[in-house]
Amino acid sequence: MELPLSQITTSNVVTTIATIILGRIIWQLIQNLLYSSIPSSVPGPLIARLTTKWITIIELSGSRGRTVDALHKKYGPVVRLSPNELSFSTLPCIKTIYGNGSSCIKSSAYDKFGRKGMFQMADPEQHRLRQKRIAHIFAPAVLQQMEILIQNCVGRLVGQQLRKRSGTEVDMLHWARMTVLDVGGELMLGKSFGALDDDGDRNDAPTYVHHLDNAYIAWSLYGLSPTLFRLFEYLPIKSLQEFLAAGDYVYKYGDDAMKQYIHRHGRKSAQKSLLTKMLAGDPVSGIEPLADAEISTEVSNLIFAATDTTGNTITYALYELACHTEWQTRLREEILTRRGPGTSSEDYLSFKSLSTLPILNGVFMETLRLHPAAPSALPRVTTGTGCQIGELHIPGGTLVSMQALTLQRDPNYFPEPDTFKPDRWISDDGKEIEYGSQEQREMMIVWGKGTRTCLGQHMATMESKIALARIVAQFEVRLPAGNKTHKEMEMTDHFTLIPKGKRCTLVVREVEVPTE
Ligand code: HEM
Repeated sequence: MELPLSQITTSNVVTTIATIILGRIIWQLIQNLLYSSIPSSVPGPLIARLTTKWITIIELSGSRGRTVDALHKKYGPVVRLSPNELSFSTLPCIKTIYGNGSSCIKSSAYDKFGRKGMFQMADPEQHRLRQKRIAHIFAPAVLQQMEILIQNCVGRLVGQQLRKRSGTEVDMLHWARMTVLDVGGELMLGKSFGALDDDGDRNDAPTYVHHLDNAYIAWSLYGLSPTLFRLFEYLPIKSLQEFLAAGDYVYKYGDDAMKQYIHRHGRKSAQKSLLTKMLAGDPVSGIEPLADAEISTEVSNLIFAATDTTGNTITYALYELACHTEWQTRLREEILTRRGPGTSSEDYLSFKSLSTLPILNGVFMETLRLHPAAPSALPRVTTGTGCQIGELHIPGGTLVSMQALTLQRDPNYFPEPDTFKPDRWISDDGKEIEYGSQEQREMMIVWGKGTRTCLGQHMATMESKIALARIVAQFEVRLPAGNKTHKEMEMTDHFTLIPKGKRCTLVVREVEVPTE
């Protein structure tokens, strides 16, 4: 029956559209409930059976890690997170999902993280070929040559920035990030951002960091609704356009810096930087360099991968040492006893020397355990007809993941899981550096696992241990009065770990180091 034209009112039109939208939503919810390919026996909250949106909203709020951890505590080792997504928490599943030869591949969730480079690639063969062209720049021998750059940056942090602030409250998160950023600039782009310099004639850090921070948020929003946010780009609001283009700025900065570098030094030079190595390839192993555009993408992605991860790790370690001053004292003593007649600071603070210190290693490992830089899901998708994960056959195309926040606080492997206990990783005689049971090590997925393991693991370890040792050797790090620092350091996650208050207030005071 046709409605006479005179009876078509605005309210009729609105009601009809609203009914259609509501009908579609209800239809979708029913479909999800009835036709999910995930076995119905898998427990989880009812809303997870109905829609993918609730976990997306939780993710955007920065509480995915904590929420999924609570769900595992309530429902057990397998939890449904959406009609098509599961989270697992037992040791054998790590190998199935992430181990070498796993049929699970990175999910499309990684596509939202900027331009497609090695980190984002899902196809195993495409990833293998790219990794082969990049991995040589992180070889231990190459990193050893780069140590001087890291030592210089940390030297500027302690010698210039912290010393002049001795006795005052400092935002340690800021200074750790600035240090890591300057290291990243020197290593990846062949020039420092100048973030730690007092007398530098340029300091690119504030603008770069501002865009770096915004890029993460903007990418998450694009991930939520790509079409909508692409439409927003056309709105004539300058601040909105700038915000949405934050990622482009970061890549353009990297691109320009690389061009300037080639202009200054050429493609083959004796300059100390990972960029030099990337531009030259590895002739000894017959590895050709990537094309310039690919190098530019990769180096910018590496700065993304390095900055918050390593900066947060250093910050959380210092925070834990401020909370557990007995460990701080023990660590200082351990470092300073390495000094001796005829030992220069270059010797006892060198990474070679620091890597043999059990307490430093215990503090570092325990920080990684409690405050993993990527605390929540490392998402994967099952391929083909699916695979067996634990007791369940999981059909192809299902999102599956595990999270460090749950695995690394499992009381079956780590008694008193929420307590900072570096001695878990220190042998009774203090001599064994790689201490901890095989199972404890397997439960640590802080660096990821298998073929997608963190490529920067050794660089991050070197940077963190040097920074921690040099700060603790020279400064006492204390909590200020009140509990504001505890509140600031509550953990949120937006893939990477972010302290809730986005700062870490600590009092630093230069200690009198007795002469040898
Ligand atoms: C404490 C510091 C760091 C932590 C905890 C960390 C953690 C991780 C984790 C968990 C992954 C795996 C992601 C996944 O499987 O989904 C990863 C991948 C990666 N990380 Fe790190 N990272 C750190 C620092 C760095 C640094 C300093 C660099 C380089 C300069 C770096 C470069 C990479 C790259 C290139 C990948 C991708 C590897 C691939 O897909 O083949 N990371 N990292």
